[in-house]
Amino acid sequence: MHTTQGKESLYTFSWFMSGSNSSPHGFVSFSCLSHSHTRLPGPVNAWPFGFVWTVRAWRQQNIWWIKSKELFETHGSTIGFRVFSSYSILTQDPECVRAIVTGSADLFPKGHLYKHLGLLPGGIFTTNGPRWRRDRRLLTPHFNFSAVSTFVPSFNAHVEEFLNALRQRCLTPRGTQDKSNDDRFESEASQEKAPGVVLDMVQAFNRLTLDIIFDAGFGHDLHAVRQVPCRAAPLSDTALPCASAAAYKTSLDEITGDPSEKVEPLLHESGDKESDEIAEALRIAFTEVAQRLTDPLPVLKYLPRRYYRAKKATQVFRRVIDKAVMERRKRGEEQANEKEPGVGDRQGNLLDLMIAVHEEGTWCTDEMLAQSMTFLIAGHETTSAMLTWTLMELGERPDLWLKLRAEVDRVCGVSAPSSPWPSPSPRSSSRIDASHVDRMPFLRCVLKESLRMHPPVTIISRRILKDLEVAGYLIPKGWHVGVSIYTLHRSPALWERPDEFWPERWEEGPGARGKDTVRRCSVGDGMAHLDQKHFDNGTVPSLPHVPVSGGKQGGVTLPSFDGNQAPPTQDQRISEIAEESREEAATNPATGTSRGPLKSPFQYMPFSLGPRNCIGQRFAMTEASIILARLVRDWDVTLVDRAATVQRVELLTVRPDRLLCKLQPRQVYPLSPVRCGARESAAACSP
Ligand code: HEM
Repeated sequence: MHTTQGKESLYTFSWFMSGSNSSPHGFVSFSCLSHSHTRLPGPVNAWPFGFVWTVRAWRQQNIWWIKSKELFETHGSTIGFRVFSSYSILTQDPECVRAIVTGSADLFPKGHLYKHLGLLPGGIFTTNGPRWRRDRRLLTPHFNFSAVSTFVPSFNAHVEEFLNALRQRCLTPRGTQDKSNDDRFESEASQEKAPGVVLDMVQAFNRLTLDIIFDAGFGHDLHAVRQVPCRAAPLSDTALPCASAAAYKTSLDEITGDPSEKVEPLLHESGDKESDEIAEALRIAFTEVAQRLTDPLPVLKYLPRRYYRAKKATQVFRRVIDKAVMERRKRGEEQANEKEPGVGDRQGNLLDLMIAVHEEGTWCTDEMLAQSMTFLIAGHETTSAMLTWTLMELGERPDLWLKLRAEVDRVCGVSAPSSPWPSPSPRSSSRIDASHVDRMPFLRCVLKESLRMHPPVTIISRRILKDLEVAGYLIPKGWHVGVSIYTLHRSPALWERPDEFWPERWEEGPGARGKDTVRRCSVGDGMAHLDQKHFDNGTVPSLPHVPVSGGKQGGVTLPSFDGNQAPPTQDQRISEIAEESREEAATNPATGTSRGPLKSPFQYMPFSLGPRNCIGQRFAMTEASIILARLVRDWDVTLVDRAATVQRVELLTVRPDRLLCKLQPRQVYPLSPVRCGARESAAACSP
């Protein structure tokens, strides 16, 4: 075995992979490079900054994703590098991933940089140790199956609002948006119908998911989708039933370049006045946090311009959350005699929990604020990025779009409206509920494949607190280990046709479907099951010093803990993930092999794996499934931007810079009026 043992350096370098060995004084030490890491292959580390300077440049040029692939091709699946005077490794080796994610969260905590990343300290994303375990236990029940299914009506309501606003734009001749809705639809027959609208789906999904997370978190409707900028599509181009490379005949300039076509909001009725302000504050927060990822020195965040912008954004969050808390308390008083909300109750949203925990004295006001900001930031841009990437891929593949539509029609039912223009009023049949989602395996495959090709979170990092043997090297404790999710998901050694969008790779054998589809809907959550199961049935290890007690508090049931339960062992964790992966690896009809797409349970981790995996993955998958299914069922979508021209934006998440699409109410319905079966629908739904 090679060794990389050495003296720990003194300085916390603030790049994502680093920041471990902070000196109490924060001095930069150039002196103590006694690590002999050179035996671990890796890039050249230019003095004094080391590799971070190169990474910074690559990120600025937006080529990090290409270069990171090259790095692994050149040096192997685990590379070592220096960042200032600290050492880190970056890996795409499933065995290394296994060692990290199956280890205890205490042995592989998040590094100091995570703290430095947060605009406010104390959120669950950044904390470690007992505090993180306490908060994870408190929050987990809000993201289990039953809790997430209580959000389904809200997902439907918000997507309905978005689609109705789209329909209104399609039915409204230009310049008549000030008419009341009723007038507009009464005189629908006499109006010139716009062929569709063109909008940037990055913005549309961003605002939609913001509305959803805000509602889920605070029970407050921002109506941010109403403000999505869009413009009517040119009349000359009405006959594009679905996105297709062949049908693509409208150039970007034709649609976007007409100066007489004013960009307008989806609906003139404004949303909540705060929505724009919050969207802007979130944008600032994202940009600031992303900048901190590559700051050569942590103190740069105190540069006056940056500092005050970040402070202003934090103040917006603080004000909004304070207001939500006040409103909630007032509502609570008014409802004092009515049924009390509880966990799993739609009214028992995160805010209720936070207020309860705050009143109990466990979270101070700043902690409550930090948790809220964490959910706002972690909970909408990620899902929005997933949806945008998915639409981009489907837009390039009409065959997949139709296959998916056929599945949605079959499972959710579709009745062709008497006119090609669906009624603007919500149809009760239009709702898609959790049981529909469970019965749409191809939809799940599409989302999983999208998360494989375009994981919104591309790297995670852990500090190692015990020596770790990786790929024949001994990595000393104190180093940082980064997992490159993006390259792991694209590794030719692990995936067949890694750069191809191929949802069928996830299809299961005929016997594999059934009641476990609900569970399998949670993508990549091998370890999550273990932890979630333990949380759900109360067998998670407890912390003696957790002050939170079980029972009702402020209308919310706080989880109670049994301090005698043993934590899951590493073997248990491994076998859980392996079991999950075995299920995934059931006979794969697409490949004809019995191996399925996964060679290792640790090669697919869009939501990370292990105890610190994404707490919101069920929420995100259910939300995305409903949004996508409704869009596919009721709308024809044509890409205006082509996938090849879309630029990646690497901030905290990775998303397309923009995705202009043309949306039209669906034109072609299945021949069978109510339901169309899986096979016939593919043909019947074809244009
Ligand atoms: C497609 C959507 C999403 C993706 C790809 C995603 C991905 C991830 C990943 C990779 C992590 C681990 C980060 C790390 O270890 O550095 C994470 C953690 C986390 N995510 Fe998500 N996420 C998504 C949606 C959500 C949603 C909707 C929420 C909340 C409603 C959420 C809340 C969180 C939180 C609180 C953590 C920290 C958990 C902990 O440390 O215990 N995420 N997510």
